[in-house]
Amino acid sequence: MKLKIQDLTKHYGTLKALDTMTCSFTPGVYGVLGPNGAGKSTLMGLMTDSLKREQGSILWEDRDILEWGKEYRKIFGYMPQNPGLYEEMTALQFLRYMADLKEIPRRQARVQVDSLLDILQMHGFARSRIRNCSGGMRQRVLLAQALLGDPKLLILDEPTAGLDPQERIRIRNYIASLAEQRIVILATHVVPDIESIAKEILLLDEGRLLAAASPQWLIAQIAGKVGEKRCSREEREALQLEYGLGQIYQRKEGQVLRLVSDHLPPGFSLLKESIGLEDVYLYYFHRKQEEVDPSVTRA
Ligand SMILES: Nc1ncnc2c1ncn2[C@@H]1O[C@H](COP(=O)(O)OP(=O)(O)OP(=O)(O)O)[C@@H](O)[C@H]1O
Repeated sequence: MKLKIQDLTKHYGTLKALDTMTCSFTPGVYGVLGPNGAGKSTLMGLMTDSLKREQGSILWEDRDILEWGKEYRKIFGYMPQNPGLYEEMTALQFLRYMADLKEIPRRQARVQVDSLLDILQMHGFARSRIRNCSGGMRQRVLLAQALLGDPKLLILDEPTAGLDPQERIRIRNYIASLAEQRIVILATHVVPDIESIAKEILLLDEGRLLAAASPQWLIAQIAGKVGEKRCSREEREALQLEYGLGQIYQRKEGQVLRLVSDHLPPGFSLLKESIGLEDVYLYYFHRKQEEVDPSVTRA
């Protein structure tokens, strides 16, 4: 099972939303991480052929998805961000309708829908009209429709948006379990959604792929760049202005400021343990430095 993207580029007018992106995927969870406007949804739109491609190729099992044509639609499941849902349908009607569109035989569809209602705990609202469903319920309906047909490739755009913490953890664990035999590509700007489940993280900013590597590798590259210091509010604010967004933590000794930088200011003690993907995110997306150190961009 292999998906390969080569030199993928997309413009909206003069804006380059995706810039010669090249990467490949095998079974497992891939987290596409980047701030708002990074190009995550554009990438997903191109991978699902719901956006028109202008340059580059997307190969499923070494054959372009455009050549796979209709057959490709049976290979992937797509959970888009903010799609138009059929508001007057019930969740159950919607799933049956989507199963029909995917040409899943009726009996098989009934079994699959029942099982998804169980797994995603949707029985309580399956017969409610979608317009009356909460944000979290809608997300589950969307995830369920993406899973219909047991696709080998799952493309999920912000799957946990609008979910409460408990639902978020449950869905995250479920997604991790799905990835044993599938390629799951999950776009988010919520780091904890992917930190523990992704085998690889793709860091995307302004349409450019800054890095593609395992969370462990990315974390190892910023060792020596993360430090903490107890400081007054004034000092903290001045440092944040100078060094970009820093996080505040409550420690035994009081509030500390944590910074991620190639050149930490004096008085900061370097952290060796407890560095995480959130620090990686800050390093790439919230520093004041001009460029990311080139040695940390590729595994
Ligand atoms: N239909 C469109 N027309 C014009 N510009 C667009 C269109 N869709 C996206 N863009 C622009 O392309 C860039 C990438 O957008 P995209 O939605 O792919 O980013 P994203 O990483 O998914 O952002 P978010 O996290 O906010 O969903 C942004 O600058 C966005 O404003």
